[in-house]
Amino acid sequence: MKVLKFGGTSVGSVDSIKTVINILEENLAKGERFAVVFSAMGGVTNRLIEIGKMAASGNPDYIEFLKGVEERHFAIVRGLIPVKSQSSTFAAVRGLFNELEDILRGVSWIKELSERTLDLIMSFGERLSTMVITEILKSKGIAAEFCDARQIIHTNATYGMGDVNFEITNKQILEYFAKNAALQCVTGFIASTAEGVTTTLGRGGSDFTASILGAALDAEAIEIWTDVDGMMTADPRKVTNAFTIPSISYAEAMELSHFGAKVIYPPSLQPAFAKNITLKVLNTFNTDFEGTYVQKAANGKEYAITGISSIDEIALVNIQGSGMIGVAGISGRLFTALSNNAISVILISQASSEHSICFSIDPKNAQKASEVLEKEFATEISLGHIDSISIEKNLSIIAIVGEGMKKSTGVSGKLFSVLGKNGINVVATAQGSSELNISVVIAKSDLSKALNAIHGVFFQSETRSLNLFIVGVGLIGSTLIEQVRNQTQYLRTEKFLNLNIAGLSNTKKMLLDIDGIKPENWRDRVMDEGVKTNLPAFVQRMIELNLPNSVFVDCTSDKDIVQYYQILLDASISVVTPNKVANSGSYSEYVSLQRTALQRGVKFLYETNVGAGLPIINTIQGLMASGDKFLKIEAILSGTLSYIFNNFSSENRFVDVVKEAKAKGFTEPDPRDDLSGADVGRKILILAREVGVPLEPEEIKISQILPGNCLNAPTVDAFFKELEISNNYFAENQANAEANGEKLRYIATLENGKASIELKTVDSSHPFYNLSGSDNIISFTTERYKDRPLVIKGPGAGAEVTASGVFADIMSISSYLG
Ligand SMILES: NC(=O)C1=CN([C@@H]2O[C@H](COP(=O)(O)OP(=O)(O)OC[C@H]3O[C@@H](n4cnc5c(N)ncnc54)[C@H](OP(=O)(O)O)[C@@H]3O)[C@@H](O)[C@H]2O)C=CC1
Ligand SMILES: N[C@@H](CC=O)C(=O)O
Ligand code: NA
Repeated sequence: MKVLKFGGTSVGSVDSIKTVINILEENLAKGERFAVVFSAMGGVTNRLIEIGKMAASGNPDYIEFLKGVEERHFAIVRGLIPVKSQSSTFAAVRGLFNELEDILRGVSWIKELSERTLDLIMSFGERLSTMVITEILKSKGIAAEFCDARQIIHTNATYGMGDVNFEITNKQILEYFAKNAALQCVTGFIASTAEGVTTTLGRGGSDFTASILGAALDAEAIEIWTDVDGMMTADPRKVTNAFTIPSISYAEAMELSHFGAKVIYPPSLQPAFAKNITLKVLNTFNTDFEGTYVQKAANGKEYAITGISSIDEIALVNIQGSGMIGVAGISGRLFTALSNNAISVILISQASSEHSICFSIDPKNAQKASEVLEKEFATEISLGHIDSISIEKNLSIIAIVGEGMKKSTGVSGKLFSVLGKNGINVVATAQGSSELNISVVIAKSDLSKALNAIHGVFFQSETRSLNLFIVGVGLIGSTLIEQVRNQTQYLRTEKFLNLNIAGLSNTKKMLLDIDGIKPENWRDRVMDEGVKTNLPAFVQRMIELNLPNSVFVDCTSDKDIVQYYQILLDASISVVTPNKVANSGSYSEYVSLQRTALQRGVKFLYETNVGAGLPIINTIQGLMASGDKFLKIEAILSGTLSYIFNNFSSENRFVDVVKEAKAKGFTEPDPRDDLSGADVGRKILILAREVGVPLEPEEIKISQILPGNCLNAPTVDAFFKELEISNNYFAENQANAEANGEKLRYIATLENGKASIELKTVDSSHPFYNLSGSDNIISFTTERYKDRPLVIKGPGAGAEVTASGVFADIMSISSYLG
């Protein structure tokens, strides 16, 4: 024996009822014995309540509304019963509506709608839907019978939520089913008192009916047919990656439902749980879906938690004072006072210091709670033993739920860590010793971000998203987007990572789209949908969106953009950049960015500031963290100059080689930044700071290789013209070096706290002699690498290697966020 229950949406239209009939026919074909419970057609119960209230308030429009409800039922009869058999069902529907009209007329006369009368009015919803569907089944030759649950389920006279008398009810159900072998179509939600007065079963009513029947009949299973794919890991309207839970325990279902998982209302299923009956939550509109199984013990757990739920709006009450420490009875009085005033408490937390107790309640009870407590503790407050009672609003609760967290370590660590990394402040927290639920109270404005971040971190094998906001889509930015495009599939399938480009900007246009800008068509979209660039607005919007796992990627060389780093890091948004400006400004600014990132638990990454994708900054940071001391750094840090001095010869003109370097993407947007030594200056300055030498930009000694006319040219084009003129100047230097079998190298040195950059000639015995292409070479002499320095060498400029360095920084944030 099974019990099936179909909810309001399942019986809400001709098409959905057709599907329901198919499901029933399939069950019959299998020869299964079962009973079926129906809710009222979707929306009908609420409509009946509204109609009742209208009648009671003397609003005659209720008659029209009632006609509408009647018409919905007629439409089902017309749509699903053959014409020749329709008349008796029409008559039966009409009969019920006549009865209902009489009741409503009475309500409108006496202008009063008691709970008892309302129960009677509501009962028509289930009576109508169940009667009509029974007739449809009969018209198809199925031996179905209408069963008015009021005959078998008895409650006390608490209207709106009758208390079931299980002793009588169970007996009546057994007797009834022993006598009636046909398929029983049972009205959900309704019952009656022993005297035959109609009552209803309260929240989750039709599920309760199914559960009562299932338990009484010792059903092997109860199937709850809804309009969604079972119970989900989180509310899919709030968490984009929420997915169906295949198996869940009764206890977990209870915990999740308390926090608003609306698919089923487990407390109403208690009778079935008590008898260990398996519950299946199925989808009428997706019969291929296998369902969520709710059982005493859930089957094999893949994740540490089973689901996440939340209450959007709560108020947190805090009561504290030195007079509470070690005094017995305070919490007893506190909660008794609340209970006497029907204020339900959602979460309680008290630290072992006993100095304060905080608890959360529905905000609509906040004022009352404050008054009640001020009265209860008036004496303690007047004596200063208890400080005044504070109430904080605009808060939400998130609860992670799962039997898997029992006695398993790291679950709460993971929860608090992901909240911290996303800059979400935890206002209060509670975990019961059942270890089934950890609840946190956070700002309401962080709710969506927190839910998505927590979901991402606990359901790892489901794809997580990193939200990228890229400013600067020139050479490096566009190459990065191309690399993201090429890696999308790999990252999804191998790393379960979705890199979501949520914002793009150049100097002209910007576009933000939380659903993502595809790397395949970003240019067209920015062009077509982008608005005029407004960087403050871009940053402001990023902060307002408050998306989890947000990363700001600055691929410009703009000096002014740096002012936003601090704001972004403060808003717990990580920053990744190849732009050297921020780290080569004042030392105090450099320190401040580092500190803010550390304090906020976010990342500020800039590996490509020196040597493009070569692992230079990471190597230094690793050595510093492990206690090594830097004695000397000697390096060629300009890919551009390397390329130039490797290719410039008596056969190649200097200006042409510079143009080649620019075309190959090695130079800064303005190549004079390279040739003037400014770029190398910034890099050695950054290296100095990384190894703990707090230099300011003006302390770097740069020997100039560019003649003044080139340096001062007003534009890049004008600069190239001046370079043509000065060709001989470079040719001479080069010829002299060549004649001596030497090479020109622009070498940066940091030693004894001093940094300098000089154009030097090196012979073949020097380690920097053999360089090719755009190679950088960095030699670190440290306490540990004293006799033989640590050397890093390789291409230190160019679009691909730089973009991939930026990409690697982004990936390291994704690992950090877990
Ligand atoms: N090339 C290399 O090998 C390396 C480069 N880098 C660094 O990478 C960064 C980018 O270099 P690269 O790609 O060559 O430069 P590009 O000049 O090719 O691109 C810069 C981009 O930034 C945009 N931009 C500039 N200012 C703003 C602003 N205020 N708001 C919005 N967008 C802006 C530009 O917009 P628009 O197109 O409208 O002008 C352009 O899209 C530089 O900081 C450079 O130092 C670091 C290591 C190696
Ligand atoms: N223009 C720079 C690019 C890397 O920072 C260089 O040439 O090294
Ligand atoms: Na690097």
